[in-house]
Amino acid sequence: MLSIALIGCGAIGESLLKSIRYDNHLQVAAIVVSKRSIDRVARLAETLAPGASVSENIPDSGIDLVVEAAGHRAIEAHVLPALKRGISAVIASVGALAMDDLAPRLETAATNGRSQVHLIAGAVGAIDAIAAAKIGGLDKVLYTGKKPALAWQGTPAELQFNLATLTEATVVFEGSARDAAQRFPKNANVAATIALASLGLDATTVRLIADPKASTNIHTIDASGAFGELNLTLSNRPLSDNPKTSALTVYSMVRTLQNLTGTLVI
Ligand SMILES: NC(=O)C1=CN([C@@H]2O[C@H](COP(=O)(O)OP(=O)(O)OC[C@H]3O[C@@H](n4cnc5c(N)ncnc54)[C@H](O)[C@@H]3O)[C@@H](O)[C@H]2O)C=CC1
Ligand SMILES: O=C([O-])CC(=O)C(=O)O
Repeated sequence: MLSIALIGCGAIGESLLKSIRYDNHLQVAAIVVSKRSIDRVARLAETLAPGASVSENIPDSGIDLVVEAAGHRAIEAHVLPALKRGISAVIASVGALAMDDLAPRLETAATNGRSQVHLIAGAVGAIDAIAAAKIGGLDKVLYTGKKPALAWQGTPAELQFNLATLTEATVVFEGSARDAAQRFPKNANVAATIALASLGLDATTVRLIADPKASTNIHTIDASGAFGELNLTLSNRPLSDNPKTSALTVYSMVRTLQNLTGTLVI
C-alpha cells in the first residue's frame, strides 16, 4: 500500500481522488492545500478520501509518495523539501522545470534524499516514442497546442488578443518550449514534457493557438530523426472544472500511480 500526500485539490486533484478511491494499493493519507481551501477540501475528503488529513503542509511522517497537482509554485514549496526527506514525487506541473535552476535543484534534492521524480506524460502521448527516438538522434521536434479561445483567459494571450471576439484560429505564441512553459504555466506543461523527452527546452519548437471553433484541447507532435518520422494528434476533452486542463492528464496520473504499485507494468 502506497501512502500518498496529494498537493492541490482543484480540477485534477478532485478527479484523481474519484479515480483512485477504491484502489487497494493506494491510500491518500494527506491532502495539502492553501489555507483558504481547507474547509472546502475537508468536506470533499469526507467522501473521496476518508481518513486523509487536510492541511497546508505535508505531514512529518507516514508518507511514501507526494503527488503534485497544484501548479508551478508548489514544486519549490512542497516537492523539493519532500525529495530531500526521501519521499519520491509524481508531478503534473512539468513546466516548472523550465524555471531558472529548478531542474538541477530537483535532481540534487532527489540524489541527496535517494528519492525519484516522476514526470507524468499528462495531456500528451508518445513520450515513450520520442524519448526512444532521441537515442538514435532527433533533427526536429515541433509541438502545437490548440485550445478553445477562452482556455487562454488569464494568460499573456489575453493582453494581445480579444479572445471573446476571435473569429479564426490565431497563433498566440511561437518560440522555444522554455519560453512557452514559463509564459503559459497552466497551458504549456506538455510543451516542457515533450522537450525534456526530446531535444531539450531550448531546441524544441512550440506553437500555441487559440481557436474559437475548437471544443477540445488539440495536441500535435511532429518529430523527425534517425528513427524516421512521428506525427501525433490528440483531441482531448477538457475537464468540466477547468477548460485549460485535459481529462487525459488525470488518467495519465492514475496510470503512473498504478505502475508504481503494479507487478506487470506497461
Ligand atoms: N502535465 C500536464 O499535462 C498538465 C499539467 N497541469 C498542471 O497541473 C496543475 C493543476 O491543474 P488543475 O487541477 O487543472 O488546476 P486547478 O486550478 O483546477 O487546481 C489547482 C489547485 O491547486 C491549488 N494550489 C495552488 N498552489 C498550491 C500550493 N502551493 N499548495 C497547495 N495547493 C495549491 C489551487 O488552490 C487549486 O485548488 C496546473 O497548474 C498545471 O501546472 C495541468 C494540465 C495538464
Ligand atoms: O491539459 C492540457 O491539455 C495541457 C495543459 O494544460 C498543459 O500542458 O499545461
